[in-house]
Amino acid sequence: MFGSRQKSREKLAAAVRSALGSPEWLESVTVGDDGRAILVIRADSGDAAGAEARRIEAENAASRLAGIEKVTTVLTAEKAPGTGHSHTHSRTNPDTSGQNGTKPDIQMTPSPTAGLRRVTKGARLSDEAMNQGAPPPATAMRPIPGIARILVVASAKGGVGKSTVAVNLAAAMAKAGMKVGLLDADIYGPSIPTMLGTVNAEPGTSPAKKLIPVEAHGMKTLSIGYLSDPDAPMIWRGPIVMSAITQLLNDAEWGTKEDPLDLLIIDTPPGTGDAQLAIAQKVPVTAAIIVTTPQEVALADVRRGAAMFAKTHVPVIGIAETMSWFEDPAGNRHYLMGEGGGAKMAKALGLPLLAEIPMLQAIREAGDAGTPAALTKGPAADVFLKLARSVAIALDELVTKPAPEIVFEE
Ligand SMILES: Nc1ncnc2c1ncn2[C@@H]1O[C@H](COP(=O)(O)OP(=O)(O)OP(=O)(O)O)[C@@H](O)[C@H]1O
Repeated sequence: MFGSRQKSREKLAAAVRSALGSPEWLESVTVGDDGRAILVIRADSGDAAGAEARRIEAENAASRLAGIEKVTTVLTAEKAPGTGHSHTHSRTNPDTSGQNGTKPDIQMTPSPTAGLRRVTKGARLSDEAMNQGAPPPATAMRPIPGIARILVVASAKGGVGKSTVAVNLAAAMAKAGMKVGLLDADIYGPSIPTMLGTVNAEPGTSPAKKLIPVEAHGMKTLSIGYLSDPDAPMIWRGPIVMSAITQLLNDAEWGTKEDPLDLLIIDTPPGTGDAQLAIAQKVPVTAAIIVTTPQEVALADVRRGAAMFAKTHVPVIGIAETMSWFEDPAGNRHYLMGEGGGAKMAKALGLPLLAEIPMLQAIREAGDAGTPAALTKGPAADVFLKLARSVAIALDELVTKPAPEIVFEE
């Protein structure tokens, strides 16, 4: 069933490519189950009119094909000579789509990595430096109707347990009675469907042609995996990620104006590259938490993550340390990845340490089995419930007091 849908998506993508005459500037075509096509087009950044002509030509040709319901184009610019970096534009076909019925304009975004500076130990970024080239604060962005607050779960490195924290935090909040959504934006390996036991689930489409999130364990969930073909290699650059995430955020029935989600948790891809920066810049994120393991090498990365959020004015409400220790049957703790690193980093950055999550077989097993440990009974559930409480309090406090200021010094 899944295979035949995949085949028909591939066929449609090939049809789009050939309708356009397979030009070398067409970098990739992806078509979703519901007939949404994402076209990645290379264009000369110095020739806006030419780029626009390519976009119109591509959108028109694609949208004429039977089976294509909606077209989103992403313009990636060739390297501007001498600049050392490229520019990107992205746009959704105004005829068929648009956030909340509006028509987004072409956006020109400087290469997200161009302005990033490395934060070294003891360095302190001045406000002026922080604000150089920074976008307006995320809180000033237009909120998404149907979603009261958005929390980003980030990690500067892969494999530290970020998705496990995101899933269990969401599950603990849902268990506590909150209306929670979970968006899996981890492009390098969307693992949330496995952790929720929804690998074979597919989001439906409402009469208004919006995605209906998959319900699992009392949460509404969507995964970036649903928009991409797992077998077709795709270059996930910042703008492509943004197109997909924008669709998952705005073209989905998360909640209504009258009955919104209390919180949408986004599991972001690991790292602090352009994809992550694009999310922090373009999504109206309420706050972020950074997940880390205790070892020194991971902590250096936390600084980078904190610096990225500070630059984009997303308040970081705290650090969640995971794989903090292993407890043997006799009750002795073994700090396999170092001891107290998360607390040290939290102190250095002036952020709360929201949780120290031990290495527990139950956490790994529950993740593999598709039922989050937070929904079971025992120490694993307790630790995530505590984390959920701390996060809920920190989010509430954001309304009444300013976010903690991040200072990069030891
Ligand atoms: N506290 C924990 N105790 C035991 N196992 C854990 C714990 N946290 C995570 N794991 C296990 O470690 C593995 C990696 O976790 P997870 O997928 O959450 O990491 P990630 O940072 O999201 O990875 P990626 O970078 O691939 O997205 C999983 O098998 C998960 O079950």
